Amino acid sequence: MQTYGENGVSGDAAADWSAWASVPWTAVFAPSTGAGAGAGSGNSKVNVNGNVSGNVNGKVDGADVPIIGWLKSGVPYLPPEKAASLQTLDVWIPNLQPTATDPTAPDPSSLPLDPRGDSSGSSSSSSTWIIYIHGGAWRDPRISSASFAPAATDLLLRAARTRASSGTPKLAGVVSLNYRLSPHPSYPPSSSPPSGPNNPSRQARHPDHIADVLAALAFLRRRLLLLPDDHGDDDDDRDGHGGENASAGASGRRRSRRSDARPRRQRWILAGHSCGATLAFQSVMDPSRWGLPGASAGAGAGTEKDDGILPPAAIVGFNGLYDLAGFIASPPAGYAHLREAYREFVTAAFGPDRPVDGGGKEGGGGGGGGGGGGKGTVWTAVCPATAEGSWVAEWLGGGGDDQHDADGERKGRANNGEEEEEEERKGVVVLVQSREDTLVPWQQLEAMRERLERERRRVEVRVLEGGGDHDDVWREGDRMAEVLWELAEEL
Ligand SMILES: N[C@@H](CC(=O)c1ccccc1NC=O)C(=O)O
Repeated sequence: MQTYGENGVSGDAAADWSAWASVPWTAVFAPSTGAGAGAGSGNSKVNVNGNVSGNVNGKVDGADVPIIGWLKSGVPYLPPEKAASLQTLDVWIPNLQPTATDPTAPDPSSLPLDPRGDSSGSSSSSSTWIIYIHGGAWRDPRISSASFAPAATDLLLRAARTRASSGTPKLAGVVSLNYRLSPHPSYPPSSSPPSGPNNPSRQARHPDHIADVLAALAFLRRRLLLLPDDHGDDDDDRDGHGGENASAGASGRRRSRRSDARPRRQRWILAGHSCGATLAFQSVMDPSRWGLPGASAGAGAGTEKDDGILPPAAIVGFNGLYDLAGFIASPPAGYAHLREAYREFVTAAFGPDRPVDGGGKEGGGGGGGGGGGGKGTVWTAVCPATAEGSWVAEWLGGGGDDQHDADGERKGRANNGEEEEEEERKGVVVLVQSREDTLVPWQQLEAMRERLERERRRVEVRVLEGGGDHDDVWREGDRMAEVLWELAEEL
C-alpha cells in the first residue's frame, strides 16, 4: 500500500532533487520534413511548416540540426525507491539559447528555473507552463505521458520560431504526467508494458489516479515549476551550487515561505485528454472529496498549502469525459453500443456505482448536479459535470457560487494591488471536442458547459471544435498545440 502523506508531499527535498537529477536532459531536435537526419526523438508526426533556421545550433552527424528544446523523460515524482513505474513525468523546455552548441546538455541559463535557486535561469515572471494529463479510460497501457510528444514538439517549435522572429515566447515549458492505471482485461499487467507480476502501476483504483496526479503536481510545485517569482532571494536556497549531482541539503531545496508581497506572474495551464480531462478537473477539487489528505492543485479554502503558487489559470479538456453516470444511464444516439464498455472501465476505475457514504463535500453550491439533496453516487460525485458543491471555489479560492461577493472580491490572500488583480481574473475552461469522435459524444461537453453556466461570474467557458476521431488530437498534436499555445500567449 502506497502512502502519500499530503498527497505525496514528502517534504523531503533531497529526495526530490535526486529524482530530478537522476534523469538527464536530452536534446529535442526539430523534426525533419525529409529524411530524418538526427531527429531521433520520435517526432515524426509533427508537421513542420515553419522555418527555424535562425535557431540552428546543434550538430548531429556533422550536420546542423536545430535543437528546439530539452527533455527529461521519466522523472519519478515520488522518491525513486517508492515510485511505481508509472509515477513519473516528462518535462520539455524550449531552447532559448540560439548560440548554444553542446547538444548534450542545455546551457544552464536556458533552464526554465534552476531548482537550486539560482535566479540566472530564463524563467521570466510572465512565463506559462502547460501540464498535460493523458487519457486511455484510466486503464489503457498503450497510452502514456509520451502521447504528448507530438504536441510538445509542436509547442517547442512554435517557441523556437517566436524566439527566432520576434522575441521571447510566453511558454516556459510543458510537462506530461503518468499515473497508475486500473487493470485492463485485454492487456494483463503480466504481459503488457509496464509489465511485471502484480505491477503496482496497473492495479490502481480510485482515488489512486487522482492521488498520483496530485503527487506529480506537488512535486512540480516544490521542485521546479510555478515558483513565486522571488525565487533565488531566499537565503535557504543559496547553498549547493555544485551541479546536478551535488547532494542536496535537506532543507536547502525547500523554498522558504513567502513573506513579502511581490507580484507573482507565473501561470500554468492544466490540460487533459479524455479521462485526463476528468483528472484535470478532479485535481483542483478538494481532495477530501476522495478521502485524500492534503491540498489540491487549486487555491482551495482552508487547505494547508502555503507555497504561494497560484491555481491553474485555465483548464483545458480535449474530448473529455465529464458525466459518466449520465452516459451509462442513457447513452446518446450513436453511442449506445459503448454503454457496456463505459460501464466496464468506469467500474474498473471507480468501483460499482453506489450512494456516497460521506467524506465528500456537503451539497449546496446552488443546487448540486447529480444526486438531489445528498452527495449523489460515486459516479456522479467523481465527475466534474455532476459533482455536488462548488468545486469552482475549490479551484479558484473564495466562497461558493452562491456565497460569492458580487464585486468579485475574494477573501484571504490578496496582499497588494497586483495580487488582487490576479485574483479577480476569471478561471478559464476550454472545452475542445470533435464531432467525429466515435468514443466520446458531444453531449459530454454540453453537460460540462451546463454545469459551468451557474459559475459564469467566476469562470469563462470556451468551446472549440476539434476534428478527427477520439485520439487524433494527441496523435497529430498540431491542433492540441495550437489551442494550448494561443492560450499560453493570451493568459
Ligand atoms: N482505449 C481505451 C478506451 C478509451 O480510451 C476510451 C473509450 C471510450 C471513451 C473514452 C475512452 N478514453 C478516455 O480516456 C481502452 O482500451 O480501454
